[in-house]
Amino acid sequence: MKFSWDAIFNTSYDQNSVLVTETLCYLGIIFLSIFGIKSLYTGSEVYGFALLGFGLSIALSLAYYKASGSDLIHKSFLTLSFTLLYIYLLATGGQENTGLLWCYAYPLLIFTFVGLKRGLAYLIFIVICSIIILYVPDHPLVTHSYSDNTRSRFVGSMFFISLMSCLLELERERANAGMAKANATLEAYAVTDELTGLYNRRGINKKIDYELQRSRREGSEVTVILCDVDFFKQINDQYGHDVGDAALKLLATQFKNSLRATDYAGRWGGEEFALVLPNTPVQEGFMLAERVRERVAACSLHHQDIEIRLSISSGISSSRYFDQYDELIKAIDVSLYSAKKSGRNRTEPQIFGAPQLAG
Ligand SMILES: Nc1nc2c(ncn2[C@@H]2O[C@H](COP(=O)(O)OP(=O)(O)OP(=O)(O)O)[C@@H](O)[C@H]2O)c(=O)[nH]1
Repeated sequence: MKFSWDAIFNTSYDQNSVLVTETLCYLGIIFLSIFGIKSLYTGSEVYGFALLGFGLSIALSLAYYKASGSDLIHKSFLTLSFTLLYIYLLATGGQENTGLLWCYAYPLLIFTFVGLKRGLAYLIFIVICSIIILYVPDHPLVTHSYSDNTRSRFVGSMFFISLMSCLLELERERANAGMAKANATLEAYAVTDELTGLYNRRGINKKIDYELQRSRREGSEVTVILCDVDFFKQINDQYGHDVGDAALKLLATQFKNSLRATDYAGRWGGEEFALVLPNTPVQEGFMLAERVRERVAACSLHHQDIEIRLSISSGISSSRYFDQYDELIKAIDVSLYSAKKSGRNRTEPQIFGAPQLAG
């Protein structure tokens, strides 16, 4: 990923995490190389080669990630490298006793790489290692001894930084989870019709677009039905807008109950609805449209002891005959208009060149 300020401010959480890890890797490689080479020149060969070795392991991990894209292995390897580097710096004291200073970066790095839960596990492990290194006398792997004062101050300050890093990571994860939830809610609002709970025009259009693309790619057939309520204006005028709204809700329930889990229903606008049937030949779709029509004709809405009957007229076509969005919708509109003109409460297919389906 190329570095740019735009990339930092306009990327998702996941992309940002990749960017941050990558930046930390480059910084780690640069710092370890500089201090490694400096140590070689000042006579601390072992220390110098050790730092260059850690720098190389980070570079290899980054190269592996670039080649394979495996984030998990890359971050696990980085965590292991930084954990070993921490232990090495603490055990040897680093050059001129400066090793301890770099240990303070560990909690922040570890939470950045592996998140809160795994980060905490690593921190507990590193605390145990630190206690062994600092307090077990004459440990064979420990080449540096610290004064009592340094030990207790290091443990205290390290505890403070770990706690702060942990709380920051907790807040960061909470904020991310909250943001993801808010985004999901907003996305759902953006495609949902408030009155009926079905997809709105934007939502159902997205589904039609997606299913048309899929049908072209896979050679499958998607059937689309547009249903318009008959004489709906009369219901509004006679019984009021609220009753009209109740009728629309009742219709939405009938549509939902008639469809398979893989089908979609949406409010196309006003008293018009769209039904999208993926992987469905138009002949089957026609049968479903007729079943829906009969179901609507059989149900009724009750208002102050009055039984209000509803009916719908529908147009139908499929990707088999029109595989472009505009053409498909235009054809279905023509057939819906024809269903209205032919007396309403009927389904009119619009599949030029195919045998007529309507009786
Ligand atoms: N209650 C209610 N009415 C709506 C809503 N959206 C659109 N309408 C009404 O739906 C009616 C549609 O009327 P028309 O387009 O004349 O159609 P129609 O009366 O159903 O006649 P045909 O379609 O020709 O059978 C209008 O009165 C709109 O005000 C809504 O959300 N709620």
